[in-house]
Amino acid sequence: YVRMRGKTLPVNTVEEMKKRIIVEKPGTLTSFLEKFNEYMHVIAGDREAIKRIAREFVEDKAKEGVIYVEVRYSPHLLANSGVKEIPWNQEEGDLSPDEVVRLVNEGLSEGEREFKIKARSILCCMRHMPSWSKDVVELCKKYKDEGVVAIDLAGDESLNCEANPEHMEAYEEAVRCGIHRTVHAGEVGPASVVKEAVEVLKAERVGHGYRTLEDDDLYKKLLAQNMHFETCPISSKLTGACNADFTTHPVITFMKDKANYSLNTDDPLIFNSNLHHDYQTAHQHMGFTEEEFKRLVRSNHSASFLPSSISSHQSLLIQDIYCKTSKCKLCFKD
Ligand SMILES: O=c1[nH]cnc2c1ncn2[C@@H]1O[C@H](CO)[C@@H](O)[C@H]1O
Repeated sequence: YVRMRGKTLPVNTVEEMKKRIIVEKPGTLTSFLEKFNEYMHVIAGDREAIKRIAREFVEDKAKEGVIYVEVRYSPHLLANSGVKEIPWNQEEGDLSPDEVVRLVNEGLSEGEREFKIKARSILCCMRHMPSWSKDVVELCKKYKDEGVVAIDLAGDESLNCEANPEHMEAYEEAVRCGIHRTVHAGEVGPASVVKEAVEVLKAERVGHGYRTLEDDDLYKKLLAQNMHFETCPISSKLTGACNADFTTHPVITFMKDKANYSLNTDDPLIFNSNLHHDYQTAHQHMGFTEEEFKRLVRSNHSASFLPSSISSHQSLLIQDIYCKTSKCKLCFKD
């Protein structure tokens, strides 16, 4: 397949590829993000692959027991035309970011029908590519009723800390048009990035947000505001965002303070992980009780970016293993 597309990979088997991609030991956010260079040039620009990955993503989540998921990606990083600076050294082709979004929407919808769960998407602006952000918010507007629920700002916070004016303009437009907003902030960057995300970009959720805890005033304010933190325990260990010792993890503080947060995977491929692993880690190493999991399920439900009329009935981010082991009464799955 790789050869058929005129692309090359440095290996010949899936196993060898996994070895190159999977992060096993704690590293840095930058080294994690560099893993995308290993394979994105093969997928980007390939209509069939993009749609298939979206569909199979829903399959994987359904198998994990998830019944509602919000998945995020950068449409520009999968395109090879209509992008200023075509990514991954691709030759120019004819797949635009707009068509990428349509393909992902189709793949997710097929997956929804086939696997009987709900999947929505969040489109990412990239910190190092401010010139893409206007397109991203326009795509969020265009596909608002076809599965796209929010805008995000992703990328390497350790290199690009302060939001560029173009990101700010995109987020202003999102506010104006009623597009939901989340921002990766305080993962490896300081608490000031979180403050900017909330106060300037008007984020309704914070991606990761661990380093919020370094600014006590900000943390108290966000607790009072019921700000949602999208935490990712396994990711935070392997990107070096948090200490590898889970018993001192910021999520434990969120739990003790009854903060509004969720447990998420971030990148199951590169971390060779899944949601079970994050929940299990919380249970085994962070002292999570059944009560706390139940509280999480309820708060995740209202933090979802679905319209409230839908979210109050059908959207529970909940995990099978947890339901089975605890006979969870909250699980609406039929
Ligand atoms: O944990 C993260 N922090 C910052 N950026 C990330 C993280 N995970 C992924 N991406 C970036 O967001 C894009 C969409 O997933 C990816 O292409 C990657 O560059």
